[in-house]
Parts: sequence; structure tokens; C-alpha cells
Amino acid sequence: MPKKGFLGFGRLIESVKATKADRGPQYVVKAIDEEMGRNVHTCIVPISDYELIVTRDPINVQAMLASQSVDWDVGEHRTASWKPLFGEGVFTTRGEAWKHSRALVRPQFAKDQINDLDLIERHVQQLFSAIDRSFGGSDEKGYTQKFDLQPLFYNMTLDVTTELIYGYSVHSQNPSDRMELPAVSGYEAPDRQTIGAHMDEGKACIELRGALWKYRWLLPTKELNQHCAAVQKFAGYFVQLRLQRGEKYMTGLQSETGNVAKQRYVLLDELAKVTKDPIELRSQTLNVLTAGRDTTASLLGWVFYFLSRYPAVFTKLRTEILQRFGPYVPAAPSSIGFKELRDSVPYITSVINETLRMAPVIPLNERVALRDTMLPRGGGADGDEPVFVPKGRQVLIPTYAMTRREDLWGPDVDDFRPERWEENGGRKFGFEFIPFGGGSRQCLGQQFARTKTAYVMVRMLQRYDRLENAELPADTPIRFHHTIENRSGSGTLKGHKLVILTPWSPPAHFLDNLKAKFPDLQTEYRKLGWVVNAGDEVEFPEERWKDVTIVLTFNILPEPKQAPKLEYVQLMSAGANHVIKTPLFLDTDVAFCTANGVHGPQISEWIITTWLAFEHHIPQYLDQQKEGKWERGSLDVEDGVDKTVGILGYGSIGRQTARVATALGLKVHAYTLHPRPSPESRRDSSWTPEGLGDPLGIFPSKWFSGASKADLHKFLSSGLDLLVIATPLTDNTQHLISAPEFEVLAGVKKGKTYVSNIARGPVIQTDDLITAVEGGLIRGAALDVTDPEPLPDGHKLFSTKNVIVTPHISGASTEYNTRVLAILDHNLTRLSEGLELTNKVSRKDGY
Ligand code: HEM
Repeated sequence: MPKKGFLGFGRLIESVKATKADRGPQYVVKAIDEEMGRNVHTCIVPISDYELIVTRDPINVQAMLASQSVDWDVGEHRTASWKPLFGEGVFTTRGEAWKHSRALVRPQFAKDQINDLDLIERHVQQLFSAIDRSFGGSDEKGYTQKFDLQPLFYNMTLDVTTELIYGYSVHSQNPSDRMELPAVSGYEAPDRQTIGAHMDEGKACIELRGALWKYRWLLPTKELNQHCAAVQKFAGYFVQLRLQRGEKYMTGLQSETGNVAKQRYVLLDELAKVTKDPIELRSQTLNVLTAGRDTTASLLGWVFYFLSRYPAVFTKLRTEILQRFGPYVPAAPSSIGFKELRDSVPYITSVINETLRMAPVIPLNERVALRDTMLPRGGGADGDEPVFVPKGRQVLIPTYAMTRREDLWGPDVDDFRPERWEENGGRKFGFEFIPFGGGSRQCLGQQFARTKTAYVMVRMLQRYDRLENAELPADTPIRFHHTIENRSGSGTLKGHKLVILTPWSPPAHFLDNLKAKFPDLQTEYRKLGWVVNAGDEVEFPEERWKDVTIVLTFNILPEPKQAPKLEYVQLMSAGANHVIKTPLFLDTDVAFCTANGVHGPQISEWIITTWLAFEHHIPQYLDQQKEGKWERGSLDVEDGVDKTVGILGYGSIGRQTARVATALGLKVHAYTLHPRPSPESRRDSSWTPEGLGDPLGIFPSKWFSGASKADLHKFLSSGLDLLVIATPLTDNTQHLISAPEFEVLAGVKKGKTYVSNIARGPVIQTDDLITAVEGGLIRGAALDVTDPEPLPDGHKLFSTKNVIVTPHISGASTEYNTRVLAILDHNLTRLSEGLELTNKVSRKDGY
């Protein structure tokens, strides 16, 4: 029996939302890694009333797609969802119907003519014209305007694919190239202007229906029906034209389009030599159209997404392309041949493969068991026994998760590195890399897709000598949309209403900027006092909540039914403990985000201030000053150079402390609960003021982790001059630092360690601390938090030598509100772009 259990129905909703937020494929990896374990590759997921098997084990995938493929087929929900739009064809059928389709279509892809580079060149020229026309006007450095390439690739592949399949391109890149379509008796010419949009929107409806699977009947069908009718009318027209013209279809086509240069290949014409069934011709051609258009456009989008973020790869690729194919000559037809394109610059293939590894265009696939059967691996205590799969059980194949397995791809699995495909005589791959599927239903258009992509890359890199990422920072995580497309450009907040409920007024320039940035966003501001207790008066009238989608608040929250449109609550506090018991948190899936990150600058200043004050004997001099005395004390001052600060809890405060400490010459040792072995795992995605903190996790010279005392002691014995406690208070961290820990510190540093606590008082055992200071086990302590708190008048801590106590004020800063508004602004931008919000409170963990 494989491991059972991530997701659950609530988590399924999370995953659908994650997909909406462009994170679906990543979500699957995260869910398996975090909830099942990094070494678990096959598991059972209970969803609603059925159980799904998920496997990222290449052996199992090979069994389903190839060696035992007779036991498996694609799921009925895939075929049922897609058929209304594209009809029955090679992509949308199962069993015998699929075998028939595949036999019909497959021979076409074996023909050389399908790789028609002249056809691609004509549409690449249109792409360049479209770029020049809309985004030309180069600046003094020769740059075009900032623009999004992805939609242009969608247009280009639509134009190429419609010409390849029907002989007539829709010319979405340049509508003025459209010739009038010939009359077909009984058929109206289709609208080529809107066909791309009908395909896109129809597919979006289908994806939603697919996600809801057996509940898809709940969705209205009117919109989908309109798209289906338009798409089928489009293909149906060309089918009729071919059937009415017969063999003369190609002659008519060549004279009408003026494209007579050589024998042309048109899929519809070839298929019509085998079958005259209009429905079959319509459906099969539409199946190929949908399989080929979006996938290739998406791959091209991803290629340039990575090239713009990895300039060294861009430069290397461009150099090799220019060496082999020469520079771009305007208005001259390309003379690149298919074979040299495929073979002469292997780095092109490496870049394409690495792109497909980082962003497999179809990141999730699936199969259903046709009979009781077995998967070779995933069962038993160690996961290496076969797994029984009953007839009808669905198996999710997260292609993306297989190309993210560190054990298969190495420690740099998260880096875009095309060179990996060339090392050790060229990487051989099996079922761990299946961007084009595998086995019996393997993609028929792989060669064509690779040729087209390589060709566009060559022409683009010949023409443009630089490509700059004008979107989000280069290290922003990859973003998926509808599971395959990369997303660019910023969105709007149309239809959203924000209310700001703060006890202070947001500055006018903040509101003005918001208006300029999101003209469609409605904003309302109400100055409200702190509402701390349940009985306090809530001044925001109940009826005003009904249109609100976003709120900035400390703790003024509506009842769920009062705010049916609410999507996102931005809290003003760094913690969420005061809201996690509210019905809005418990009973809805509204996103709650904290203001985590607002405290880093001021608290790290407090840590360094108190430590330096101690080292420089400032408290004694202040006492003397009050007494009006000029007297030199000890000249024994240890500065920070080459000292070591250990940060217990490497969150936003710890990271900013690391930055400041590094500037003073200290070394940093970081301690985290979970291990952070790779550069990727050391990053921090929570909000950080620009240029501050350590978002990339680069300051620590050593990383420690673990939940056991032994792990903690290893960290404490690493030679710490300053120990900063910045870990949250939980059951596990209560009295984490007690007598044994002071002994460990003393064992190495011989009483030289200074302890700073800005977390919560009970993390330290107070009596043990006093004993440690008095007994010389540590040098002293700075405490902004104490146990008990507030510290009673006259408590011993106040008078313990070398201890600085402040009354829980290290978080105070006049910039607090400015930072809260910066987080709101940051998250509004992410919301507008469909990205996951920053600082989101986990419903499972409550923080
Ligand atoms: C980057 C581009 C492409 C990718 C990543 C891709 C990926 C895939 C994958 C993963 C499958 C298998 C689905 C499954 O296992 O159920 C598939 C099937 C298919 N692809 Fe592609 N594809 C691409 C481009 C194309 C192009 C350009 C064409 C045609 C012009 C095409 C035609 C097909 C067809 C007809 C099938 C159905 C095969 C069958 O079920 O027998 N694909 N593709």
C-alpha cells in the first residue's frame, strides 16, 4: 500500500486555487515533498469520494505509457470534456476510436514536407513586422519598447498551424494579408479575426469543466456552446471547400494565395485522400490544431522567458547561431535547411530540452486503469513493492514533478542549465523526461514542434542582439497559467473594491499612486480606532461589506455572509494569532496575509544597538553621566570583526540582522527547523523591504537545522559570540534555552557569548539565564521580551549584572505604517497578475 494522504477535499480546492494563481504544477511537488516526504514518489490521495494515485516514479510511468499500456488509457473525463469543442479525434478519443484516429493521422507526421521551413519563415517575417509596427520606435540605445512576446507567439503559431492544416492562414499577425475566402455553397466564410479568441475561451471553459469533472454539469453551457459553434464552423468551412473542390483544392489554394513556389503540404488535403467523412475531417484537423498550436507557442514563450533571465545562455546561443547561420539579412528569405537546423548547433537542442525540463508545457498527464492491474513500484513499507490498482482507478502523472526530482537531476535541479544536456557525452533520458509523452500515445508533432521552435530561435537571435527581462525580478518563481503558458505583463484590478480600515490616515501620495497604478480599483478609506475586544464597537457598517473584495485591517473583519466577495485580507500585524479563531478564517478560503517583514529593520537595529552598547560599556557611561562623572572604565572593548553571530530562527528579523552584522565584519551561523541544503531552499519568499534582509539566503557561512536537542547543541557549540533568539514561541520552543544550553555555550566560548532575545520571553528559562550570567557561563544578555511579561517591578532581571532589559519595544518604528502599505501595494500587484500572495497565512499551521 503506497503512502496515503496529501490533499483531501479542502486541499483540492487549494490546488485548484493554486492553479488559478499559476502554481498548480508547483503545488503538486510541494504537497508531495512536504506532506509525504521527498523520498515518496507514489501516493494515494483521497479526493471527495474517490482515491487518486499520484506517481512521479519513472518506472511506473513507463509501465502505464509503454510496457503495460494495454492496461491503461486516458481518462473518460478528458475525452468527455474536450469532445464538445474539437470533436472525436486522435487527442480526444480512447480505445478503438483512438487507434483508428492514430492510424489515420500518424502517417502524415512521417512526411518530410511537414517540416516546411518556408512556411515558418513567412510567419516569422510577420512576427517581426508585428513587433516593428507595434513596439518599434527604438530608443537611443536601439531598444524596442517593453512588450510581451507570449501573445505574439500565440498569434504566430495560430497562423502557421492553420496554414499547415487548412492551407489558408488566419493571418492573425497581419490581418491585411487575408485574401477573401472562396465561396462554398451552403457555407458562410468563417470569421478569421475571432477564431483565436474562440479557441482560447473555449479551452478555458473546458479546463474548468475538466477540473470539476463529474460535477461539470453544474456549469452553464451557453458560453461554451458559442465557442464550440464558432470553432467547428471555422474548420467545417475548409472541409466543405476541400470536399467540393476535390483534388483541385490545392490548385485553387495556390492561385488564391499566390503561394505557388513549390509543392505544398496541407494536412486536410492529405487526410481527404483517405476519408471523405466531413465530421471526421473536421474533428481530426481540429484535434491536431489544438495539440499543435498552444503547446508550441507556450514552449517558445518559455524559451524566451529563460533566455531573458539567463544572459550568459543567450550570449552563448547567439554566438553559436551566428557562427553557423550568419547574421540576419533583412528582407532576404532564409536559406536554413531542416537537417542543419536540427544537427549543426546542438546547443539549440540543449536550450529547448532544458526549457522543457524546467517548464514542461504539459506538466500534468493522467491515465486510468482499464482492468485490475499493478504498478511496479510504490507499495510496501519502503515503497519498492508493486502497487495494486483496481480497474477504473485514475493515476495522475505530474511530469513537472519528475523533472524537479533532485535525486534524478542533481543538486542544481532548480537551475536553468542547458549544459547538463551535453555533459558526459550527452544526457540520455528515459521516462523521467517526457514532455512529449511516451509510448503508444506519444506526441505526433514532436519533430515539427522542435523544428519550428529552433527555427524561430535562430531567426530571433540573428535579428536581436539583446533580450532584457522587463518583467519581474529574475529570481521570481516560474509562473504557470492554465498549466502551460508563461504569464507576462501586469494585470488590472477591475471589479475589485479595497477598504482600508486603519487608525491612521494613509498618506495622500499612497492613495494617488494606487489610483494611477490600478485605475479600475475602487478604494474606500475609513479611519477606525483599534478594536481589540470582541465587544468593541465596529464602525464599518455591515451593509458596506457586500462589494468589498480586499481589506486592510488589524482585526475588523466581517462575518462571512456579510462579505460574499471578499478574497484577500491584509493584516497590519506580523502575526495572525488574533484572527485564526474568527469564522472568516475558519469557515472560508479568503486569503489572509500578515505584515511579516515590517519588523526586520528596527528589531535588527535593536539587537545590534544593545550588543554594541554592551561591548562599548555604554550603560555604565550613561549611569556615570547621570551622576555627572567623567571617569574612564574598562578599555576592554571587543569589536565585531571576525566574531560570530548565531541566529536561532532565520526569518525576516534574523535575515536583516545577518545583513547588518555582516557589514560590521561578523560571520553568520543560521539555525532553521527544516534543513536548507540547496541555494533554492535557503531563499525566503516572505516580504522584505527592497535591498534589505537576505531573500537569497547568502549571508550565513554555516547553516544548522533540526528539531532535536542534539541538533540545537551542535549549533550552540559552533563558537558563537552573539546568540540571537528569533524563533516563534511554540510548544517546542518553550524553554528551548535552559541550563544545559548555557553549559554548551560555555563549553566552547568559555563564558564569552552574549545572548539577545527579541522573540518571546518563555523561549528562555529565566532563572537559568540569571544563574548563567551570574555564574559566568555567558557574558550577558539583552532582553526585549521576558518571562514573566510585563516584568514585575523589582524583578531580579532588572538588577542582574550585564543584562539590558527593555519593555517589549524593539518593534517600534515610525516607518511601520509605511511598510504595511508597501506590503499591501506589493500584494495588490500580485493579485492583479494572478500570482500567489506574499505572507499568506497557512490554514494548517495558523501562521
Ligand atoms: C512543444 C510542443 C508540444 C508538446 C510539449 C506536446 C506534448 C504532447 C504530449 C505530452 C502528448 C501526449 C498526451 C498523452 O500522453 O495523453 C501529445 C500528444 C499529441 N500531440 Fe503534441 N506536443 C507538442 C506539439 C505538437 C504539435 C506541433 C503537434 C502537431 C502539429 C502535436 C500533435 C499531437 C498529437 C496529434 C497528439 C496525440 C497523440 C495521441 O494521443 O495518439 N503536438 N503532445
